[in-house]
Amino acid sequence: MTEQAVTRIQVGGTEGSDPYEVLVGRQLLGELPGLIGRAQRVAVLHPEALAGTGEAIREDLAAQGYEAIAVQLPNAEESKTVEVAAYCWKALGQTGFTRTDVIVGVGGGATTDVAGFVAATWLRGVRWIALPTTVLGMVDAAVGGKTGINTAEGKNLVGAFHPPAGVLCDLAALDSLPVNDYISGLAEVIKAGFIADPAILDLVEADPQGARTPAGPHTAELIERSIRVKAEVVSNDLKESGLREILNYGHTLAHAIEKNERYKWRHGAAVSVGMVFAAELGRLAGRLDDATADRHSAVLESVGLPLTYRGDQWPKLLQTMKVDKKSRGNVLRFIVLDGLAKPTVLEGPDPAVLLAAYGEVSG
Ligand SMILES: NC(=O)c1ccc[n+]([C@@H]2O[C@H](COP(=O)([O-])OP(=O)(O)OC[C@H]3O[C@@H](n4cnc5c(N)ncnc54)[C@H](O)[C@@H]3O)[C@@H](O)[C@H]2O)c1
Ligand SMILES: O=C(O)C(=O)C[C@@H](O)[C@H](O)[C@H](O)COP(=O)(O)O
Ligand SMILES: [Zn+2]
Repeated sequence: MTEQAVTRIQVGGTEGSDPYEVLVGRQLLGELPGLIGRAQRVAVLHPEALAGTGEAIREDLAAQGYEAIAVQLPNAEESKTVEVAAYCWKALGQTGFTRTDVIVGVGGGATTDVAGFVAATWLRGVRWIALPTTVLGMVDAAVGGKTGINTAEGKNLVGAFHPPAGVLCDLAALDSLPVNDYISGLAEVIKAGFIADPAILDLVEADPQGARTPAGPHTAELIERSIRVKAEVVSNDLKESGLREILNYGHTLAHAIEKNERYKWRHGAAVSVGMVFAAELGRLAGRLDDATADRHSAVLESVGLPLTYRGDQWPKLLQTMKVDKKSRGNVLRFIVLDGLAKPTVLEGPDPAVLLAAYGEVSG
């Protein structure tokens, strides 16, 4: 029997944080005890959709002598609330969770964002491990230590930088992912292509149908390349004092759309529209060439991601964008491209230019 290949990508070790590894492969659960280490108690946080997986992991850990509990969260964005975080804190308190105990977040980006946030806040910080089960979780959310929840005012407005102790990306998990959720994750893959690694765009453009399925010929390469982009950035700027902002490409408008849709749109779908907007903004600001700007719509559409949003919503979206985390006082700031893989910041664009860029999105 041939041994399955496992790719190991190093992250961090800067700004006082411990370095950790992102593993990509199959059948990675055997790595979990090594990451859990000397903890006595383990809480496995999982979404409703992965109740069976969460319970199986709990049973496995219990059989190895850990006091393991499974904590079920709502699916998707409904889990990113202070009420759900409080429910988790209660479960930890009732289990007698101490500073040497460990949280395992198994699920998509929403689940790992909450699991990381609960880990960051419980006893002012306990260790946690991410087991991402979506494309988006593997290539983006589980890596880099941004954890958080939403508030009524907007997306991810409360959170902490709290890197995981390790990330296990088991590609087999993607087989059960609904196709819309799979495609949503491709938005962050394509984002990594535009901001840093154009080979990603070449791979998607060469076979858009293959990119839409876990059985595609380049699935592992697309995921690994995207993780390397994220790992490189967060290893150099964990707390977003500068460089890390490039990972927010397309997100200023995306987060406003998500709030406007009461979080019923998937994050990746909103990021897709947000990147079309950011590309047009870059073009109108005289930074980005036409060919690269047009490439955005073409590649995003080729995998089935949306390009447009409702024209009449602009005033509300603009209002929401003012509390984007990249804003400074009254100055709105956007990530745009100076060219392919040349991300930069555009500060305080003229409101007329913003509206004109939104014209590309609203048709
Ligand atoms: N922290 C970060 O750096 C970061 C980066 C990017 C995105 N995010 C966040 O990630 C979230 C989006 O994550 P997502 O796209 O993974 O969506 P998600 O976590 O909402 O998951 C989508 C749906 O798929 C289900 N699911 C997850 N894995 C499954 C599987 N293997 N099989 C079947 N169903 C499965 C979930 O229960 C949910 O219903 C957003 O909240 C976004 O803000 C965070
Ligand atoms: O890791 C980052 O930094 C990112 O910006 C990655 C984004 O894809 C992600 O959606 C992140 O959660 C957005 O962060 P926020 O600070 O704008 O809430
Ligand atoms: Zn994102």
